[in-house]
Amino acid sequence: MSIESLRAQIDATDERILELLNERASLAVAIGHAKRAAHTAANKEGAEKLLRDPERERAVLDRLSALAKGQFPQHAVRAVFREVMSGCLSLEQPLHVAFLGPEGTFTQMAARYLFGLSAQYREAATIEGVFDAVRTGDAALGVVAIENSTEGSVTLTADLLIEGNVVVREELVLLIEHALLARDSVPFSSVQRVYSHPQALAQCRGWLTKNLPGAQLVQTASTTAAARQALLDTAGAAVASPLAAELHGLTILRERIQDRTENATRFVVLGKEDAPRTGRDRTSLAFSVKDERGALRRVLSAFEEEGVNLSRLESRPSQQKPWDYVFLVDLEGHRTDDNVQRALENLRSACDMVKVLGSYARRDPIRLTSIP
Ligand SMILES: O=C(O)C(=O)C[C@]1(C(=O)O)C=C[C@@H](O)C=C1
Repeated sequence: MSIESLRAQIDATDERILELLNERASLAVAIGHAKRAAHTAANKEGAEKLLRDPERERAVLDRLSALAKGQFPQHAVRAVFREVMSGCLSLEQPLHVAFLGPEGTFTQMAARYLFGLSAQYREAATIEGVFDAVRTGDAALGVVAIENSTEGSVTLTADLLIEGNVVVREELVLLIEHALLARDSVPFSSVQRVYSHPQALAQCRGWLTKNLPGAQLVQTASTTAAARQALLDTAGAAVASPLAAELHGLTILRERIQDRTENATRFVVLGKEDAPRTGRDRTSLAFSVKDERGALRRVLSAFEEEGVNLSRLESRPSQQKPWDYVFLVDLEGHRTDDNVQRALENLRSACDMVKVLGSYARRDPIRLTSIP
């Protein structure tokens, strides 16, 4: 069959796909009306309910990924239907998402992976700015990093979660690969300065010491800022995502330079409400113990007695008074689970403060292979 004839068949097939997309969009709009009516009936006043349903979106993507046994690549099914649903949701209700900028950061990539290109993004210069946007309603959701597998917690995110009335709605764990990027004309041997965010430099400290011992390490506000600096410096290079090379027109001098192969950053989606129970959940919690002997042991016993597994426990200065500490905990389970509720009740007797920061579905780490 000739190319022209095959292309004619592709054109006809594309038109059928377009018809089906329009049919799907009409159904989504109808669902949007139905959800609004149901919410209005249930809540006579209050802010408009967020119509996005992440659990439904994930069920759609999981079902279609499982069905994708044909010619079309399975990884592309998710990307295609991510955008189909992003577009359908935009017809129901604009979705405003704040993220820690600037453009090209892993946080922006995490946001685009979750919400697609039809969401309306608000770039914030600081983590506080993301929290403020959600708190004021300027954005329905926000995306910030909460911890890295090499560097530990992003302490400001933790502090702001403890302080504010914003909760964790979702999580996304990205496997972060760092590369060494430079302008086209810069050979590896002439690199004298390496630019990047302190966390990225720390995650590649061993490699940099071994491979560029004489280079000056220059801290920047973000890996995107580092890429921009590398573009201006004929003896400079940036530690950033390989995907940033594509964004900024840089050359990859070395790939996978992070010290730990499984270097991952956990991002959280911030919102006014946390997630419904799915049966595979995580709950983030903050508490401060009374200044009594054995108080912390009583707290840990409260979880153990109810069979609640803790996946993270760390202490933070309380920001209230010197030498006063808050504990941050991630536990397996939803705050509405009976055993979690009993554990929370029991630990309250040993605590001055207990604050649930959100219950949300646990997600396995993913590796982005292209810019969402
Ligand atoms: O099923 C819904 O609740 C819809 O609004 C439809 C739809 C979709 O396109 O499949 C769109 C947005 C939601 O976040 C979830 C799914």
